[in-house]
Amino acid sequence: MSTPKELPKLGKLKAFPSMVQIEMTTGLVFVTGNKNKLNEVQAILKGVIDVESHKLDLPELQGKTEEIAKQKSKLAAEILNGPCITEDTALCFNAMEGLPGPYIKWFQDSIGHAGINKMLDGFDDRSAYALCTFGYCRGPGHEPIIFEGRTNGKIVTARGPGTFGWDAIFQPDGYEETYAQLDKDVKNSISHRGKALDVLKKYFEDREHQDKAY
Ligand SMILES: O=c1[nH]c(=O)c2ncn([C@@H]3O[C@H](COP(=O)(O)OP(=O)(O)OP(=O)(O)O)[C@@H](O)[C@H]3O)c2[nH]1
Ligand SMILES: [Mg+2]
Repeated sequence: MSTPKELPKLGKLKAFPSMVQIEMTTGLVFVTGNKNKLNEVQAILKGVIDVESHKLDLPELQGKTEEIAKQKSKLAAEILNGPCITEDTALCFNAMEGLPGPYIKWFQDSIGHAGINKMLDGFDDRSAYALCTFGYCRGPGHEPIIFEGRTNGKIVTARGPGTFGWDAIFQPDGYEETYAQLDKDVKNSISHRGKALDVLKKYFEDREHQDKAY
């Protein structure tokens, strides 16, 4: 992996290989069955943290996004028998008190862009937010840590490539384009995923600094 400036020298690393140093040296394992997510996570963390992927379609609990994300990373860490991150994405409609939320995948797969748009036709409010929740679990028996990012916007008629989920029908606030029409770098700089990864990066940087203090 590329070496972040904060990393201790290799000699110190070898002598005191703390958990953070090991993870930062070998990279983070991201467990996901979704290639588009992986591409974005790798692009956003490029040059900061190396991300390896492990393709697993994990069963997901029903409940709040935070509970789903925690359970997902806990289960993944048990299966891998080691540290990893997982991610859960929700698309929440304000007119529907946050639904479909974490269940958007099933709506997207069954009724598609047009059907999702139709769901809001009976409401005046088409505002929505994309919510991304990463779960990081150090290994079996450890309590996962959660990192969240949210981007507000609205649901519109599909515009742009239909390559990633509901990107074509989500128009973030402050932009005339949908996520799908935006340049990838622009999407990553304002997206729910980019914001959640900012918090995750900060957590690892802080742990790295704390570690160096000992
Ligand atoms: O247009 C999009 N822009 C995004 O930025 C985005 N992020 C996720 N999604 C979709 O929303 C559902 C989440 O479900 P989800 O979090 O369970 O993901 P998943 O099952 O595909 O993968 P994973 O759970 O193995 O990581 C799935 O349909 C994803 O394709 C997105 N669609
Ligand atoms: Mg999933």
